[in-house]
Amino acid sequence: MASKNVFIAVIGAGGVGKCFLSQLETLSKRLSTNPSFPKISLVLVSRSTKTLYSPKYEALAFENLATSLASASTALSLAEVIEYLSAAPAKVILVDNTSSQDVADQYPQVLSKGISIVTPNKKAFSGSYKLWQDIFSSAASSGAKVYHESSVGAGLPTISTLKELVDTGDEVTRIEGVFSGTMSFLFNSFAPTEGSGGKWSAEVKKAKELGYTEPDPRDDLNGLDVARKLTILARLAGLPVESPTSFPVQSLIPKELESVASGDEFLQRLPEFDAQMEETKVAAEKEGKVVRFVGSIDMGKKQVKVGLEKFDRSHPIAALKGSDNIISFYTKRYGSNPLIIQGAGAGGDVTAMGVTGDLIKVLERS
Ligand SMILES: NC(=O)C1=CN([C@@H]2O[C@H](COP(=O)(O)OP(=O)(O)OC[C@H]3O[C@@H](n4cnc5c(N)ncnc54)[C@H](OP(=O)(O)O)[C@@H]3O)[C@@H](O)[C@H]2O)C=CC1
Ligand SMILES: N[C@@H](CC=O)C(=O)O
Ligand code: NA
Repeated sequence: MASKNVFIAVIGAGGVGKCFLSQLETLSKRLSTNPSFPKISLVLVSRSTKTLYSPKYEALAFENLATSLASASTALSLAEVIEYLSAAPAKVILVDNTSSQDVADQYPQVLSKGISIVTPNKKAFSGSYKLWQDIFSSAASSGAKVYHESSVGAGLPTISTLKELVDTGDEVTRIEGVFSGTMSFLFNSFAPTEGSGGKWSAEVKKAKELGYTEPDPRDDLNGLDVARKLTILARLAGLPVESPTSFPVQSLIPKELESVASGDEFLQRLPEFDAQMEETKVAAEKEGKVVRFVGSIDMGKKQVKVGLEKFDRSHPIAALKGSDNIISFYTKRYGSNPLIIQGAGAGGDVTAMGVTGDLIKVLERS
């Protein structure tokens, strides 16, 4: 195949975005010698307040990209970015590495212009059911592709596995497990199966420093991040869940901190409430168990739920390590032994891997 050109635009250069750009640099070198792939050119990188882009669609250099972005004097609005990409003289793939709802809301418009999207951002796929339908109908009419593997289980092959189960005619009956890298890390270190564990607030701070949490860690602790992931999986499995707030979700935010103004203030005040989580942990210990934050989808009962549960210390969920997720798919084909996916469910590199893998899928189909 003759080498065509495909332009790549990257919105968001934080924890995941930076790792993605580094993987993109390696990929671009590797693909430059492979004639079955198009030539890829990075033409735009943006953060919330800065945009580095090439008005004439010439490839940006990967060397010193972070410095060039930091010193960029331009900040294109989202509408201007879309206009720029729509006018490109070749196919475009937009990589959304933000957690922005505003960016997610534009996906139907972006896709309708033939621009493909790859993203770890959960907001588009777990927003209103109408947005979900608009995204996939826009992609179907324009032929643009949309992939979001890292929106559930980071780089773990969660979405691709579920899609393949469904597309090959299997029937999913139940999905359950640990869906949050942050919650997994927190409970594995705060309430370990052996030893006493750290203070809740100190572990939350560590999870943020390790890049596991959402930009605002309250989005993890209020259960909404897990609810978003279950909404995505339920919809893919055939349950048209209206929104991540349309089923029971347990929040771990202390009542007294529900209305604090910022994530930073929340983290600063969280140590005042360590005793509350300690109580929950001790109650489980009295039964010889540990607490973990889990979720489940029961397709038959059309029920989704998210919250704390107690587990025997020998249970696979209790024995997880680090930021590991464990996701069990119960299906007609697999019977009573579920198909299980387990491994790191958060972190820049493993999340970026899912995004880069999606990008490769789009390139293979370009
Ligand atoms: N971290 C993880 O382990 C995982 C993350 N994800 C998802 O990946 C995405 C990115 O997460 P992460 O990298 O950790 O988050 P960060 O907060 O580290 O980075 C977010 C980036 O997006 C930029 N940004 C935010 N809003 C806009 C906007 N409107 N226009 C342009 N840029 C914007 C920020 O700009 P600025 O730098 O100026 O603040 C920042 O560069 C999220 O959707 C998250 O849910 C998914 C799985 C795992
Ligand atoms: N904050 C999320 C990041 C991945 O989706 C998590 O901890 O799982
Ligand atoms: Na995944």
